[in-house]
Amino acid sequence: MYDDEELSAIREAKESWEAATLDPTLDRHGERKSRFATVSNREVDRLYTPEDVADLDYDEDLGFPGEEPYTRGVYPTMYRGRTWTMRQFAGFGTAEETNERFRYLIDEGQTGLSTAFDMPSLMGIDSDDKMSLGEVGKEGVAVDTLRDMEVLFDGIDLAEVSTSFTINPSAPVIYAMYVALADRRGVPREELRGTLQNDMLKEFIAQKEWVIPPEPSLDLVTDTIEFAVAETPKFKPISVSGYHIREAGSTAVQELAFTLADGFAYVEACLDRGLDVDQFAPQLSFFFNSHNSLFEEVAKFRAARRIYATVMDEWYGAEADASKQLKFHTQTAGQSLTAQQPLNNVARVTIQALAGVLGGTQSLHTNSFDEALALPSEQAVRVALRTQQIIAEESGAADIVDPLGGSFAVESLTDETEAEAMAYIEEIREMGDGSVRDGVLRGIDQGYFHREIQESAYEYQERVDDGEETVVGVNAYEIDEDTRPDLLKVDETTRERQLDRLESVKAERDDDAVAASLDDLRDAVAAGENVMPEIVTAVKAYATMGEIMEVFEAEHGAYRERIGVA
Ligand SMILES: C[C@H](C(=O)O)C(=O)SCCNC(=O)CCNC(=O)[C@H](O)C(C)(C)COP(=O)(O)OP(=O)(O)OC[C@H]1O[C@@H](n2cnc3c(N)ncnc32)[C@H](O)[C@@H]1OP(=O)(O)O
Repeated sequence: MYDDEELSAIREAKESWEAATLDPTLDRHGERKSRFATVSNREVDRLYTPEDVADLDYDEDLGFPGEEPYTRGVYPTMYRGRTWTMRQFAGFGTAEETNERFRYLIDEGQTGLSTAFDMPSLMGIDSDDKMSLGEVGKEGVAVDTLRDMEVLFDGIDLAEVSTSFTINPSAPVIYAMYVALADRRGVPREELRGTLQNDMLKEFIAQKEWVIPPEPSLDLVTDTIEFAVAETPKFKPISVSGYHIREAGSTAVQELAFTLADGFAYVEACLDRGLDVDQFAPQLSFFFNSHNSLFEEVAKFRAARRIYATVMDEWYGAEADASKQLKFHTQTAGQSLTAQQPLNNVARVTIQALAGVLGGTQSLHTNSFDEALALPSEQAVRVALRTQQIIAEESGAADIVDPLGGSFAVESLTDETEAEAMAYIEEIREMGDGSVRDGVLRGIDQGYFHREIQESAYEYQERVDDGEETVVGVNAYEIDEDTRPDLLKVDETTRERQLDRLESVKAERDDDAVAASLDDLRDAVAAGENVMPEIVTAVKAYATMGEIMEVFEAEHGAYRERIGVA
């Protein structure tokens, strides 16, 4: 953006500034540390100047919001047109309690819903399974059958509100239940809006919740995408997630690179299926973490959009604008919250949420300050939501599109992040047969991702232990405290109430219809057909989550990870 003459003038001026102004100050006072780095241990410079962005081409690298390469945002007006979706992740107990929390959040001004499921539902087992003991309704809502979904969305208009479902191995079943619920209520499938997390690759990489092995899992994800394209065009069948990769201890660059690699693996799986890129790509969505280093995070989000637009165009031949726009949800970093002095978390969350907004997120969850201690209390959830409302309506951050665009520091960090993430993606591609899909699957099999993340997590902890990384209230500014906030307690009768409902559903349903639907599903699985229509039929007959997931496990076997801990 500067010509050679201007750049050399700036270089000379900087040299004189260093000699005349900076050096005497350094001699007198020095600096607080010999090295300044982000939470990902990326060293940052004292000062950035046009020299650091000398290679930046405004048209090619930045452009305008709503235009390629979307570095400055996917919409031309961004939050001046509509603020991001405020989408607090919620769920606990039975469907009744979660329905009540959903309505509370809507009343408080939340603009989208986001469902947290309990561990049995996440793992595709029923509440009456002995493996579910102690877990029913604990970390999220318990869903065994369509009946639970009917209660969960009681009084909520499916055509009005967009709902996210954080669920992975058993995602096709929850998706089928949502479609079945819409059918029952007479809501056209085309009207359904929402997002299924359904990102199995990151499960094998980081979160480690799976049922069947990676390849058939990827096939199942592809089934849901194919079904969504045909049946629910406004619904996002996948939220390719870096959040859990980061929470497992990766750096910002690893989070970005592994997430995009997973995204490209799904693109390739859909292309292999014979789908047209411009048909399915607009329905893909992403999900990132937002951590403490404000500028690093903003750079990550901006680099994500630029890489995605370029790769979708150049590698996969995408033509439609919507196929090249990376749209993402952001959640503030749970891992950064401290149990010590929990109110300090409000400040952390504010900075992280601001990074998401300055980075152009489409949807945001702000963590509650008590989340290092328990599921969020109502008061803590309200403060978290109010934090978003304050950023949206008081801070002015929503009034200027890409306000950090053009900052020498942020542009330079964006470039660095992009280059390093692309190098990772190329490395992953080379690990396989030349496709990202194969590289990711081999990387999982060989423990590559696990090792990379583990190393970063270890290094971070070392820095905290050495005091190089300050964690306020933990390794600095500690206090003696014996007060604890009021924590949410999950009602101990949850399991009993859930088992009663499951038992009554089983007593009332037509067992022959259930058996027939499960047989049809088994046949579809064995024939390698898209299984979504059969799952929809099975959930309508009130087949349970566990009964349906067993069909897949019987066919493909349960996955066991081969890697160990170094
Ligand atoms: C950690 C935890 C765990 O594991 O336990 C988790 O994972 S929790 C994970 C929780 N995950 C989530 O909550 C995922 C949430 N994801 C999403 O909501 C989606 O996938 C998303 C990222 C694409 C965001 O979708 P969204 O509907 O909220 O937002 P959009 O940006 O699509 O906006 C909604 C509508 O408004 C329009 N719109 C928005 N802004 C503008 C603007 N400035 N000008 C014109 N139109 C605009 C859009 O085009 C769209 O319309 P139209 O619809 O007509 O196009």
